[in-house]
Order: sequence, then structure tokens, then C-alpha cells
Amino acid sequence: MAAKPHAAGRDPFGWHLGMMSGTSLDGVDAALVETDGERLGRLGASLTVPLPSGLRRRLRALMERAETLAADAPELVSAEAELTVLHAEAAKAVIARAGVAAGEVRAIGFHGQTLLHRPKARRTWQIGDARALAAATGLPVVHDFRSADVAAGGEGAPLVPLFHAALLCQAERPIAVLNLGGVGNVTFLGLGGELLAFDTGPGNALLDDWTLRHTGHAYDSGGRLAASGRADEAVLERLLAHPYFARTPPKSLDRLDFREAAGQAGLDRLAPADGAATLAAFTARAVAAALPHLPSPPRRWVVCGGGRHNRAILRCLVEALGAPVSTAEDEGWDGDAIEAQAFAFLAARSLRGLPLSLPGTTGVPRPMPGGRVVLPHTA
Ligand SMILES: Nc1ncnc2c1ncn2[C@@H]1O[C@H](COP(=O)(O)OP(=O)(O)OP(=O)(O)O)[C@@H](O)[C@H]1O
Ligand SMILES: CC(=O)N[C@H]1[C@@H]2OC[C@@H](O2)[C@@H](O)[C@@H]1O[C@H](C)C(=O)O
Repeated sequence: MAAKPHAAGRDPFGWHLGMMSGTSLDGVDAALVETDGERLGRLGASLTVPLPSGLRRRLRALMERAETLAADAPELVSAEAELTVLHAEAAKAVIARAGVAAGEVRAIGFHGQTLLHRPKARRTWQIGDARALAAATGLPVVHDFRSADVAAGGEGAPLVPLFHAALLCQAERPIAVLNLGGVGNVTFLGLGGELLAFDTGPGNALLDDWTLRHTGHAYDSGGRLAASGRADEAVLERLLAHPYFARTPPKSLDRLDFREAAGQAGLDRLAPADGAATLAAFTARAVAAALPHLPSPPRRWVVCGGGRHNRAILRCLVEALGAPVSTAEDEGWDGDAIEAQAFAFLAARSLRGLPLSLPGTTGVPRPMPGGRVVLPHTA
């Protein structure tokens, strides 16, 4: 597909700022990337602005009700406004940290917060006020990255694979990148350059919820609770019998998928440490369940996202995958910034009308451009 000429008529290669507030609801990640949406230059500064616990709780409550929530519900509007202010702060802070003049930043890629993801019902819902962000930063804001894909019959996720492929352009193949956020997703790059991606299953979300319930902590730091317990094979087997794992990709998940299945599998009868061990093993074994769907076994796996800090998950992954497993940092990447960097890259692509998704990444019928732009003077 021919690229659209860049809006300002200048060389599209330059700094783009990406921001992601992921399904874990831990914070807003922001990162600068020098790119034109095809070539990658410098990966600039990055940071995370944590979500205040009150806002996190409110967003979580909105997620629970998202199916029936009205877009103008006052509690939604106020949470969205607060979330947007946090994004503006994160944008300004990362620009200041990078020492880049704000005028040198071409655009912001603003993913927003997913409240609901039901691609089969042609619904995917990210909140965040792009106009307010453009007004607060004085920068063009690209947002609404997933709708066009879903409207065309795609899964609307994952969208990071094209960025993974750009990062791995020199790597020996076949290779897989595993992102363990709230949900897990894999990007497979084959010998012939084929790109396949899908959500693998739970990432950390179930374990986060379990840890909060049993310890009051937001997550199982280092995987210590899980490492102190023993996975229950019977519960694990029931969890892995979920039809999602046999389903041929493309496929994607909502943060809350598997919660009911976990209850039905008998998770709640387990002691805190054993439940955590079972969930850590579930995350890893769900990734192994992706293997039959890949065109060939990856020669190695690179893990990014917060789950790479969980040693219990990593240990199970090494056992389950039968191939070397390294972390983003081993590749020289910043594993906490990759999704934010990806939305900087995707913003640059969106501005040029380049596809954000492909039949192999979301199941969309044809390479699909996406994203909408708000210019600061029209905000
Ligand atoms: N030190 C740590 N030890 C164990 N787990 C950790 C640690 N730090 C982060 N995590 C896990 O990583 C999660 C956050 O990961 P990440 O920021 O990649 O998710 P996200 O971007 O919100 O999700 P998604 O990719 O699904 O959108 C936390 O909720 C926690 O479960
Ligand atoms: C709908 C949505 O926000 N999905 C997220 C989620 O978190 C991980 C996984 O599920 C992935 O499909 C996606 O995020 C990344 C950024 C993506 O689109 O690649």
C-alpha cells in the first residue's frame, strides 16, 4: 500500500512519543522513539507514572461494568479526565527527561485504557480524551488505534507485533517475543519473514487479583509467593482444557477472561501460595499451548512486560517451552517501555497511512491502517 504523504510535508523520520496504560492498571508508560514508522532510530527516554490507587480502583470497577456502561456515565467521564491528566504529565515528563524540545516531537501515540475487548461483538473500548491531551501538550495526538481493525473483522489486538518485528529485523529466526502484561501475547517471526501474533492466555492479571485478595499487595513481587507454593496439577489441567487454547489464531482476550474459568477449576479451594504457583504455571503452560499454532518452533523466546520479573513464571516457561528464554534486557531493550515505544512507532505509521495490523497479527482481511489524529489547534 502506498504511504500517504506526511501531513506537514516534512521528512516523517523524527521523535514520536508513545503512551500505554495497560490492562494491569499499574501505570502510564511513556517513551520516545525516533522513527518514521518503518525505520527505527534512537530509542529515547522512557518512564512510568504510576496510577494512584484510587484511580486504579475506579478504573477496575468501570472494567467490571464495561459491558453495560454508558459512555457519558459521570464516573467514567471523571476517571477518563483524570487518566488524561496523568498522560499529559507523563508526556511532559518524558520530553523533559529526554532533553528533546517539545517542538521536535512529531506526535503522541495515545493508546488509552482498555475497558472492554469483545472483538467477536465488534467492540473494543479504550478510554482517554485525545482532544484534552492535544490541548495540554500542544502536540498532535494519534488515538483510537484498534477500532478500524475490529470494524473490518479483525481481533483489534495484538498491535505491538509490527514493532517487535522492527526491533528484531537483524535477529536470527524463527524467534518469538512474549509480552507478559495483564494478558499474554506472542509475536512469531518466521524464517521467511512471516509474522504471526495472538494473545496466549493470562499474563499477570489473574495472579495480580489473587495476590491482592490474599496478601493485600498489588502483585506477587519477584514471584515469591508463587515460588513458595506448589502448583495443583488437577486445577491446572482443568484450566488448560479451556477451549481458547485449542482455537486457531487469530485470537485475543479481555483482561477478565478466564476469571470465571479459574473459579470453576477449583482455584479458590487452594492455599494462597499454591494458588499463586498454579496461576504462574497456568500463564507459562498457556504460552506452551501456543506452540502447535506456530508454523515452526521458535529457536528462542524473548520475554518482555512486567511478567518477566516473576521468577516463578520464568522458571515454568523454561520448562514448558523447550527452547532458550531470555528477557528484553538481554536484547538491550527496556522491557517496561516496549509497549509505549510501540505506540510511538504506530503513531508514525498512522500519520503515514501505513497498516497497523496484518492478516497474520489480528486476522484482519487485509493490511489495515488505523488511528485517528487530533491536532492541537483544533482541540
Ligand atoms: N517485580 C515484579 N515482580 C513480579 N511481577 C511484576 C513485577 N513488576 C511488575 N510485575 C507484573 O507485571 C505487571 C505489569 O506488567 P505490564 O506493565 O507489562 O502490564 P500492562 O502493560 O499493564 O499490561 P498489557 O500488556 O496486558 O496491556 C504487574 O501487574 C505485575 O503483575
Ligand atoms: C485490547 C487490549 O488492550 N489488549 C492488550 C492486552 O494486553 C496484552 C494483550 O492484551 C494485547 O493484545 C493488547 O496489548 C498490546 C499492547 C497489543 O495490542 O499488542
